[in-house]
Amino acid sequence: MVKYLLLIATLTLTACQQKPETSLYQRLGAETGVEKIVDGVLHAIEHDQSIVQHFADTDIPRFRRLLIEQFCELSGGPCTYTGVSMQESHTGFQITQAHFDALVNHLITAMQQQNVAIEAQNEFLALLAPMYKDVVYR
Ligand code: HEM
Repeated sequence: MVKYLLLIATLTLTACQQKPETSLYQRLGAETGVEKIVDGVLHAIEHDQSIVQHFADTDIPRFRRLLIEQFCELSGGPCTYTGVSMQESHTGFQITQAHFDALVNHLITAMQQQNVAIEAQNEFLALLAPMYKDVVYR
């Protein structure tokens, strides 16, 4: 009986090891990974003449902190987003689909630079996609 129980315990443990439940946050690289992804996006925005003008009056350290909070919370990390809604923060900026695509492309590049797996990249992009309607043509 003891042998039987030990066998079940071993099989269960082996099964757990084979299929780890890793959160999207972990797969983005957790705290350091999310920070590096956001820094990659900010760096790219700074060098992108098609969108940089939108951020002329933005408090960049605050924007960075809020993006980190938002990406962390969205991906299941231990953070709480403390910024305003996407609709409120983007209204009046005349953001077009081309601007949105540019920012998303910077995000993809930043995730690739951090060696985020393609499945995790797609999962994260799918979480951001519904924000399109709150950001563009507002
Ligand atoms: C899915 C795409 C996007 C996400 C997740 C996102 C996220 C955010 C967040 C979290 C904030 C801070 C909100 C706050 O101030 O409380 C913000 C602000 C801002 N976003 Fe976005 N954003 C997106 C797309 C864009 C695009 C495409 C542009 C323009 C090219 C843009 C321009 C801005 C600007 C200018 C601000 C700062 C507004 C201010 O200075 O008060 N965003 N965004």
